[in-house]
Amino acid sequence: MKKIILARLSLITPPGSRTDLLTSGMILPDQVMVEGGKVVIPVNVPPDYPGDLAEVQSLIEDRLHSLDGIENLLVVLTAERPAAPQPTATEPPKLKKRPTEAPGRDMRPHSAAVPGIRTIIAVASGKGGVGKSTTAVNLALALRSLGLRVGLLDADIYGPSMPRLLAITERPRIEDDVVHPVEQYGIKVMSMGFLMQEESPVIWRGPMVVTALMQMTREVNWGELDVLVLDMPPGTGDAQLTMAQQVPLQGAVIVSTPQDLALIDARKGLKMFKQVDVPILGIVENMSTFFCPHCGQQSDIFGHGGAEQDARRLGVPFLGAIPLHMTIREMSDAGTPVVISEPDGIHARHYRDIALRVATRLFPEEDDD
Ligand SMILES: Nc1ncnc2c1ncn2[C@@H]1O[C@H](COP(=O)(O)OP(=O)(O)OP(=O)(O)O)[C@@H](O)[C@H]1O
Repeated sequence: MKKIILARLSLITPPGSRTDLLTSGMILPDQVMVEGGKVVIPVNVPPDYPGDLAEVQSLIEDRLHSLDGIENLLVVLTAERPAAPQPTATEPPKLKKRPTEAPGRDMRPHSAAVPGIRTIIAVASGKGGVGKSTTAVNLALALRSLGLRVGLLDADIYGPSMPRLLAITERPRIEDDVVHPVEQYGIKVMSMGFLMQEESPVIWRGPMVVTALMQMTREVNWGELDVLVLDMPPGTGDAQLTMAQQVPLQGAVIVSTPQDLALIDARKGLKMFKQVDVPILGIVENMSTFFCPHCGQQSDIFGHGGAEQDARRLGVPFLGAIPLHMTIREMSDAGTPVVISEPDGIHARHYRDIALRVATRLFPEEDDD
């Protein structure tokens, strides 16, 4: 499918350009994401591009429209903004300390830090449905409850869930071409879901950076953050690999269920981050044990402990286990994640323990404070 899409794109020479979209580098094959029927095409428009950006977008849409198998096509126009004034070195840093350099960070090509954001971490899973988004949202809120300034970026292009999990009905504010994230429960939130809705296509047309995700990371006015939590799309395909390469990640949290199959998938996730030299902060075992809502009895339906053993075998930290509990799902569905709705409950405590382990790894020298 991707080959056919690329072949069609190579037939498009946009007005004002002498070569086609691929030859000119406006579309980089590696950045084209195809998953199931969903296709995302980032178009890197040169800053001096003389033509009409909307025209480029419709040329692509027209050319791909008739292809069987495309259910959802997203053409993301991205253009390098003329260098925005960066905070000068003399500006007083608001942060007490910089985090320690994580191993290998400097080896990665796109490790340029995002001004104002101390650390960016990815929450990822080898496969869908293991509770990655539930973990990401509760982890972000638990990090916040530890006193950190937290942002949450829902980068799950295929199934953005943060607006629902956090009961956000508001849209991000756009002022002077700058997007301001939505604030909810004390954290700043951006979601692909906000941008994909019909009524705000303006965000995609404005001057943007290299990819949609880079735009969401760098072009959004996050203010000062200690941690930006990135909820990655599930899986370990090209899309995830590109994201892991493009964003300056300090580390990754892998979410897995205890089932063997999920663990095999989790291993793929670990491998992917190692491949791009992103340190693994640890594994969270989700849905580890089942608590019956009626009798309160605990049962290890999926064989609890698999992730912990796996983590040990693979030499990566084990961050903690979250039980399969009706309350966690119900609270998520209600838009009030359990860390918010039952802050003194056992589940919130589990998430806070995990958050503490993550924070300790991200800011080791602040333990002394
Ligand atoms: N520990 C848990 N206890 C009970 N229900 C849970 C738990 N973790 C997640 N769930 C529920 O499982 C379902 C899937 O969770 P979630 O959407 O977080 O998974 P995901 O891995 O992000 O999925 P996707 O791959 O579709 O993005 C949701 O209904 C969620 O409420």
